[in-house]
This record gives sequence, C-alpha cells and structure tokens, in this order.
Amino acid sequence: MHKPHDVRPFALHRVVFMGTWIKKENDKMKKAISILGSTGSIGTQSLEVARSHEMQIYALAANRNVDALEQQAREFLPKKVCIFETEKYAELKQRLADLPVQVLCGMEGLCDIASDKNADILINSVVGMVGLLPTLTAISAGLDIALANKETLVAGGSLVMEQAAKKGVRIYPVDSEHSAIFQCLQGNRREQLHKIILTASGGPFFGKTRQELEHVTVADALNHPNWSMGNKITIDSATLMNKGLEFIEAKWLFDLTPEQIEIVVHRQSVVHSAVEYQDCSVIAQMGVPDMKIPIQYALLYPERLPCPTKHLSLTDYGTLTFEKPDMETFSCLKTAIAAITTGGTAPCIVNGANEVAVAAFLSGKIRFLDIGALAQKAMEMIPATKIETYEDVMRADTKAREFVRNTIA
Ligand SMILES: NC(=O)C1=CN([C@@H]2O[C@H](COP(=O)(O)OP(=O)(O)OC[C@H]3O[C@@H](n4cnc5c(N)ncnc54)[C@H](OP(=O)(O)O)[C@@H]3O)[C@@H](O)[C@H]2O)C=CC1
Ligand SMILES: CC(=O)[C@@H](O)[C@H](O)COP(=O)(O)O
Ligand SMILES: [Mn+2]
Repeated sequence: MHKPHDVRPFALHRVVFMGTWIKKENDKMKKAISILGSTGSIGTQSLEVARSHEMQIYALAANRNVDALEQQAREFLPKKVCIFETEKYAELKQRLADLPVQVLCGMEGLCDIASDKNADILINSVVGMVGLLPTLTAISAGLDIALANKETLVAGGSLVMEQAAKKGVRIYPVDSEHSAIFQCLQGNRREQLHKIILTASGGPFFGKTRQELEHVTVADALNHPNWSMGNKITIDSATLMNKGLEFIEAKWLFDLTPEQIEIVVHRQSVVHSAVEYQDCSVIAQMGVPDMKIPIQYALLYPERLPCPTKHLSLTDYGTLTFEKPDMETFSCLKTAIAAITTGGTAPCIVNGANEVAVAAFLSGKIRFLDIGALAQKAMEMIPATKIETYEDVMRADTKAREFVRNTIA
C-alpha cells in the first residue's frame, strides 16, 4: 500500500486542479464526502448529487463490484477506496495502480474510512446489518453520518443513538420517510409532537390475498410501483417488512413510542410522511419519488438548493389516496412491530432472519410467504435479551441467521 496522502486536505482554502482538492473557505456547500455502498442505488444517486454540487469525494467503498468502483474512482479521484470482499482486493489494487489512491479491503477498510475525519460526512448506504460496525466506528470518531442503512438502527438502534448523543454526532436520515419526518420537525417544538404518520406505498402486491401471494415470482416481487431500488429493499417493500424496519428506524431516530407511529398506505409515494402536533395540525413533506431529494437534504442540511430531479406537479397526480395497511396478509409488518414492542435483541433477530430469508427467496430457495413465516418463527424461537454491547447484537444476529439457514436446509 502506498503512503497515505496529506491527512488534512480539507483544512485550508485551496483551489486545485487535475484531481486534487477544491475547498473554498466559507463555502459550506463544498463538503467532502465518504460513501460506503457507493456502487448501489443510494450510492450512485449520492454521487449524482455530489456531482451536481461539485462536492469532493474523499472515500468510496463497495462489496465486490470492482468494475463500478474503478469507474467511480477514475471520475471522482477519492483518496481512499475499499472493497469488502478480500478476494477482490488484488484486482482492484492492480486496476487503480496508476491513481494516487489508497486501496483498502474488508471490515477493517470500511472502518478505516468510517473513522477518517478528513471527510465532513459519511454516507452509510451499504445494505444489511453489516453496516452497524462502520456506523458505530464513525460515531466513535465523531464523524457525522447520512444514514440510509436502516438495518443499522433496526439491529442496534439503542447503541447507535446512545453513542451518537454522547459524542454529539449528527445522524441525518436518508430514508425518504425519515427525511420527511425530519423536515416536518424543523422549526417546531419536539415536546409538542403528537404522532408521526409513516407512509407506505403498499408495494407491488397491495390488495392481494395470502392465497394470491403463494406463487408470486421473484420478478413480480421486484416490480415496485414507484421506486427503483436495490433488490433487498425492493423485496422488503413487497412483504411490507420495509415498513416494519422503518417503524423501528423511526422509533430510534425520533425517540418515539410505538403508539406514536401510525402507518398509512399511500399508493402514489408523493406524501413521504407527516407529523401531527398537539394542536391537530398535520405537516407533511411531499415531492416526486426520487431519493436524490432526501440524499441532498441530508448532505446539505439545512440548505435547500436546486436538486437534480423533477418538480412535483400535483395536478399530474389528481388524486392522492390513504388507506390502512393489511397486517394479516403482510405479516412481516406485524412481526416487526411486535419485535420493537418486545425490545432488546428482538428487532435484531427479525432483521437477521429477514436478511437470510430474502437472500434465499431471491435465489429461488424459498417462496414469497416463507419470508414472513421465517422472520416470525425466528422471533418466537430465539429469546430476546438485553443489548448492552455490540457483541450482544452480533450474537443475536448470528443465532437468527443460523436458525433460518437450518430451517431452510
Ligand atoms: N435504494 C433506495 O431507494 C433506498 C435504500 N435504503 C436503504 O439503503 C441501503 C442501501 O440500499 P440500496 O442502495 O438500495 O442497495 P443496493 O443493493 O443497490 O446497494 C448496496 C450497496 O452496498 C454495497 N455493499 C453491500 N455489502 C457491503 C459490504 N459488506 N461492504 C461494503 N459495501 C457493501 C454494495 O456493493 P456491491 O455493488 O459491490 O455489491 C452496493 O454498493 C439499504 O439499507 C436500504 O434499505 C433506504 C431508502 C431508500
Ligand atoms: C424510497 C424509500 O424510502 C423506500 O424505503 C420506500 O419507502 C419503499 O417503498 P415502500 O413504501 O413500498 O416500502
Ligand atoms: Mn423508505
């Protein structure tokens, strides 16, 4: 590995050429960003936002997509690049040999980037609870986080929020609903909040019966009506586990009780969520369904600059609809709410079971309804325990994964 670069490249005013850093004094828009999960749906849209505001990219990380990572490294000239899969390290290093970039790998590499305060903010957009340790590492280092990786909060929300508060680290929500809630909370008194209204699209199977869901295919489940996203979250949207994970994410981000969270199915995904205050005023955040809006808000908060997306035309929609979710057919939602009501490691168990079950569904090993059944069974069979440390979370996650693997085998 070559010698790391100047460790304080952003401290001074510099205007630089040919791939070195541009940092203008007093220019708050020109943030330096590190992205974990840069090759995914959120990662690439984050880079679009960064490109449109000429932000600096300090570091990039992916799982195993060497082609995309190489291309991103050539365009954005980061100081550090990490590939999680160690078997891909030598190839990436060789491909980037002509660039002044430090190439890292594995969890060590992710945590190196997460703790590097040459960046102003870390976007955590990896998929799965593998994102928890980098999140905790960024918090220990005192680095602010734009958090898309909801599994981090589902599995270890108590640890994350406690440590962020202790360190004074800001966690900006990227998830569209949570960004909406965060936006609706601005300028109002938190103690006067009555409840939040978390909207759900209902996914591709809205209105279907369990019998109709028995033989749906992977392609059917990946056909989300409004959003183009990575495979795992798209399946979660189809089972409504995504809304269950978001219920738990909202609980931790905004310090709510389960009773303060209402889920409403809103098929158009235009109202991204709403909050109701004690005076019965409901404030909603709306916009076209495009993740670049919440990503940009997280990165530029509190600024509201032009975003590379479309303006919302309400008359193009005409009608916006709101309905109750069907928790009997979409049992994942019920299971996730039961898990956070139980507390401790229960949400982590449901999350771990769901991650393995979704992967099994995507590879054709189980059927669609098995996902919810496995998550529920894991929660029933594995006793929930208190979370005091990261190891407590990891133990529960491992048990849940083993349980599902053994049940499927
Ligand atoms: N997509 C969306 O619109 C939304 C997503 N989210 C949340 O954001 C997160 C990311 O979702 P999305 O972008 O859709 O997912 P994708 O599957 O599109 O992308 C996942 C990204 O994470 C990388 N990755 C996976 N595992 C690791 C690892 N161990 N180490 C480093 N990188 C890793 C992947 O790399 P590689 O390409 O090499 O596999 C890829 O860059 C999820 O938690 C999701 O729930 C939240 C709201 C909306
Ligand atoms: C874009 C985003 O934030 C997703 O989490 C979205 O919410 C998925 O849609 P569902 O409402 O169908 O889960
Ligand atoms: Mn969401």
